Parts: sequence; C-alpha cells; structure tokens
Amino acid sequence: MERKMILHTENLSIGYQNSAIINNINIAVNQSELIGVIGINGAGKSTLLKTISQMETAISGKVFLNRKPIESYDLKSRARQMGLVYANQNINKTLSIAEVIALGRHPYTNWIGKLTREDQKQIVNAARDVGITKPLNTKCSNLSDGQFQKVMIARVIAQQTPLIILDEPTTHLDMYHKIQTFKLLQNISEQKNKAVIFATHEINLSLQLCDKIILIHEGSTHFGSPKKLASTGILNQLFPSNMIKFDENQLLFKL
Ligand SMILES: Nc1ncnc2c1ncn2[C@@H]1O[C@H](COP(=O)(O)OP(=O)(O)OP(=O)(O)O)[C@@H](O)[C@H]1O
Repeated sequence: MERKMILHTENLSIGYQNSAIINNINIAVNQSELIGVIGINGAGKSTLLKTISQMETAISGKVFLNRKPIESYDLKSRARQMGLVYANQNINKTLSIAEVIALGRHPYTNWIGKLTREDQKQIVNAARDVGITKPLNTKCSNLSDGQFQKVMIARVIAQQTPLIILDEPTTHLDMYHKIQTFKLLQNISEQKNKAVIFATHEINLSLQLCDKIILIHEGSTHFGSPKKLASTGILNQLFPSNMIKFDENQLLFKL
C-alpha cells in the first residue's frame, strides 16, 4: 500500500531576521514513518521543527501539510493534524496526569472545554498506550522526568493527529528510558500509522530505529534512509575523524 504523504517542503529556507541557517530544504514525510532530525549543536534542528510547525516564519519556500499550504489551516484544524512536544512547553505541574493528557483534546472540545465521554476514553487509552502505571490523578510534580515525558507523549497521542513533532524528547533520560521512548515512538508510527518527526542528539539510536533521517550539516540537509545516508559518506564528515569514526556496516559512530 502506498503511504500517504503527510508533510513536505519545497525549497524551504529557514533562519532568523532574514538570515538563513539552512537553504533549499526538500523533504517529504509519509504516514507510518519515524524520522530523526540530527546534526551538531546549533545546526538548526529546533529551527527546522519550529518552522515546519509554524512557530517561526520561513525565510522563503513552502511547507505543505496533506499537500495543502500549511498557512491555509486555521489553528484548530492544524491542531487536528499536527501535535507538538517541545521541552519548553509551559505545562503547569500542579495538574494531574489526566489533566495534562486532557490538554491534548483541545482541538475537539467545545468553547467551554468540557470533556465528553469520547475525550475521557481517549485520555485513558493514551495513558495505557505509553505505559503510565501511576494513578491518573497523580500530580505531575510528583513524577520523574521520564514519567513526565510519557505523560507529554500521551497528551500528543490523545490529540489524535496524523503527524507528531517532538524536539529532543529523550533529554535528561537514562539510557534505558531513552531506548524505551524511542521504541514507543517507533510503535506509534508503525501501529498507529502516524508520521513522527523528532530532533535528537541520539545519533546511533536514531540510525538504528528511524525509517529516514534528516541530517543537517553546514547549512544543508541530507535526507534519506540511514543506509542511503551512510552510503553517501556524509556521516563520516559530521565529527572530527581523529575522535569519532562512523562504521558504515554497523551504522554506528564509535570512539
Ligand atoms: N530566536 C533566535 N534568534 C536568532 N537566532 C537564533 C534563535 N534561535 C536559535 N538561533 C540560532 O540559530 C542556530 C540554530 O539553532 P537551533 O536551536 O535551531 O539549533 P539546534 O540544532 O537545535 O541546536 P542544539 O542541538 O544545540 O539544540 C544557532 O546558531 C542559534 O544560535
């Protein structure tokens, strides 16, 4: 079955105050794909995610959601298509787990924001999907970083969007919880047919798990499957070779 294209860009240039950080970005993201955005500090990963989610304005070029220009969506209809998990989202931690997940239902609730039975069902399902074991009335201030990250992912699952964008979803997590979060994102894309795009510094994990990689290097993007990118030799250029080497066969960076 051909996968539906959810998001694509045409000659997108991104940056700030009309000064471009990356030019000519042409990417296409399909349903059921897990896409990692990698690159060194300051490469432009967050800027790319912010621009495709309309938090920053593009310098030039276009972003399309479901083949329609993204500006043609109003806020509510866009929120039904695209869910975001950003580290600096100001979530009040005195809210309970259920209340934070309920925030994901905002594109569906009426003007009083009253939750319907369907909303309640989606909240419980989303908590189950990410493996939250604490009672849903637990305050988020009582959760560890890893547990809170699961709540944030449950919130975006409850939003029921075909596209999920996450900026560094595994920062502050230990190796086990990093892998658990990556596996969770992989499950969401495979089993719920969602397109999942996330920025990460976990290059080795993303090369092993992602369907496609957006590599940002010196103002350009390189886009394709991990194998395809490895075959171009671009991964060898990412870090000084006297310190870190890329093993093309194992798709791994090694000391
Ligand atoms: N609001 C802003 N105004 C001007 N320049 C910015 C702004 N935000 C980021 N930049 C610059 O844009 C460049 C890319 O930053 P960005 O945060 O997108 O990189 P990143 O790849 O996500 O980095 P990191 O891995 O360190 O989080 C950097 O040079 C940064 O200083």
